[in-house]
Amino acid sequence: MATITLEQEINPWEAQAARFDFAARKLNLDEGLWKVLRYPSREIIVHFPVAMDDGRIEVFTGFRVQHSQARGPGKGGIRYSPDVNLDEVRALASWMTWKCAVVNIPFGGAKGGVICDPKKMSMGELERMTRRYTAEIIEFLGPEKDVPAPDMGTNEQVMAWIMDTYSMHMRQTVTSVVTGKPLNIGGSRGRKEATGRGIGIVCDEALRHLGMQRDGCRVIIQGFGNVGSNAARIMMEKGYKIIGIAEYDGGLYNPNGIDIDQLFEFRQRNGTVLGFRGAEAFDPHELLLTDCEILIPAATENVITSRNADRIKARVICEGANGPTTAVADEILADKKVFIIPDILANSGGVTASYFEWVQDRQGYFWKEALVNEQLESILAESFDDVVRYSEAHAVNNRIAAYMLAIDRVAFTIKQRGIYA
Ligand SMILES: NC(=O)C1=CN([C@@H]2O[C@H](COP(=O)(O)OP(=O)(O)OC[C@H]3O[C@@H](n4cnc5c(N)ncnc54)[C@H](O)[C@@H]3O)[C@@H](O)[C@H]2O)C=CC1
Ligand SMILES: O=C(O)CCC(=O)C(=O)O
Repeated sequence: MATITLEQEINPWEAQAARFDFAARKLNLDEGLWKVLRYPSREIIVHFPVAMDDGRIEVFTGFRVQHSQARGPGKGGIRYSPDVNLDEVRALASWMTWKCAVVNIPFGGAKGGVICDPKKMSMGELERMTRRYTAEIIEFLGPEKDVPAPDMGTNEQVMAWIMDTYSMHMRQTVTSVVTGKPLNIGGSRGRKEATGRGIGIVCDEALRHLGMQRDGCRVIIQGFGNVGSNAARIMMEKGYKIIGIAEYDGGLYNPNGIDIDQLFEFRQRNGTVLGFRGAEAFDPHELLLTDCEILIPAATENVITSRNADRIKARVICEGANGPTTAVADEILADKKVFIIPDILANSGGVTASYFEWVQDRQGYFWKEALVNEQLESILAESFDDVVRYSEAHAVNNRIAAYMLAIDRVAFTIKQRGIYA
């Protein structure tokens, strides 16, 4: 690989493109289809005013990028963060296309974001901002066009506001325009926990594949938000030992295992994991490099880079976050024979349950949680198997195998549909 700067290494769009180019080359992808799939099909940027609580008018910038709608409506979360930017949303939208294709659900890929700090905004400000952002991009949304969902900094309440704003403009309630909604307004049982549950499922599959034991298997998780906390809880119930939790403001370590239910309660009460008595305080950066069988980065991008990959001790990395590992780090980890469950497979439980939610909303018939979990397990176990078999058949690592499988499926659909207007 040509020498690149750290700035290029950690640009998520470059990271996505590097893997896409590699996989497309391996597939001998037709040059025209390569060009079609390399770039998003639509990029929307909006600047819109919001009345703040103190009477000021603030102007916010929002994005919605639709990478591909070849296999179905665009699908993907909305991120509220001070750092969100167009290249990040582009990468996240492309990853959604590949993710939906890996699990073979009928969606394309999209992602959105608003530059803001939700932790510093009141509920009223968040609601006004969400409603105005929705109104600005409304013609591009819809159950058959583009269906948002939660991501970092957004939650069920934000989805409820988006659904309500869209419905007001349509003059009727349209629940299937977003997923990850509260249960009583068209949400699905099991969606909130699904990304974490999916991580547990693919970790089980990885252990089976590698001939490793689940009981007592030591796990370290970065991020104790929706994905990380649910993965921790569900995996603890299965018999895994969660020995470390890294958050942005500090970490926790207990070689005998952390009681995740107690930590969950503590975090609810105190708004932080710091000060929890069931584990010792630990440097969160060092936790990523601490001895364990499975490391689950479930917070944000670029946490495993050329700067720390050679010091990772985990046997398995299961990517709960999108884009936690850079392309340069991939090469270092391959030399160390670390088994990576790539993001577009590892965290696909969320969008898979979103697919179930969209189906339920359109049918007006709501499933029991056991059915959601059973279908989730079946799709994820099969997708894990598809990726590992593809990797063995083509002598590539799991990430490139997942990209190849996905690109192949999307390219096939584009060819079938044709490209003439
Ligand atoms: N929510 C979902 O269903 C899905 C989320 N993802 C991805 O999973 C990741 C996490 O998303 P959510 O859990 O939904 O977000 P969240 O906002 O609920 O939680 C993120 C957590 O990570 C922590 N965090 C942020 N930066 C950190 C850092 N540098 N070091 C340690 N901790 C840090 C935050 O304090 C927060 O507790 C993101 O990459 C997201 O794109 C992927 C698939 C589905
Ligand atoms: O549930 C969804 O539709 C998308 C979740 C998401 O944003 C992701 O998988 O990264």
